[in-house]
Amino acid sequence: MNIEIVSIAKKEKSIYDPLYKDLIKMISRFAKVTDTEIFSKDVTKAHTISPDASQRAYTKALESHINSGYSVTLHPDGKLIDSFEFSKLLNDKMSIKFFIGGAYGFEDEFLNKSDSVISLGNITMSHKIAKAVLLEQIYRGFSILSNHPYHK
Ligand SMILES: C[S@@+](CC[C@H](N)C(=O)[O-])C[C@H]1O[C@@H](n2cnc3c(N)ncnc32)[C@H](O)[C@@H]1O
Repeated sequence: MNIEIVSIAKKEKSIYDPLYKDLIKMISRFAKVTDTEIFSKDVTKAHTISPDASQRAYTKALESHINSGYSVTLHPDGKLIDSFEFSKLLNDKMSIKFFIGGAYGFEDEFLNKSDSVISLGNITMSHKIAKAVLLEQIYRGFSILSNHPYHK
């Protein structure tokens, strides 16, 4: 199975990189994870204009990625799901893409194109923390599906 995480994020070193690396390695027995970070010139410019312009620029930057495979967009106001429901998203799929937004979140147009829009909890996290939580839930989800004791 192939999993791609596509984020609106600058390609720069982060203190979370070792955590991402460890979690991606743990997941590798179940699926190959690709971590794609996008921060186009349009996004940089839009951030100086307005939140709406920024959301539109995120849609433009991400829309070529949403056209193939099952798409799950992470959104604080999305459907609140527990780890068991999350594991079901991973079941019986060849490929799945997870989308993480930038500072201004997603516009409805992008959310409407997503197969699922989920919330990881009633708090707003930075995109970097959201990616760490997402990776841990992916590993937990596969552990649930395979009755691995990681999920007790
Ligand atoms: C700083 S947040 C954006 C906050 C923005 N005000 C909004 O309402 O979406 C950046 C990204 O992290 C992800 N994120 C943050 N908190 C989340 C949560 N509780 N559930 C799901 N995704 C979350 C989303 O993909 C979001 O677009």
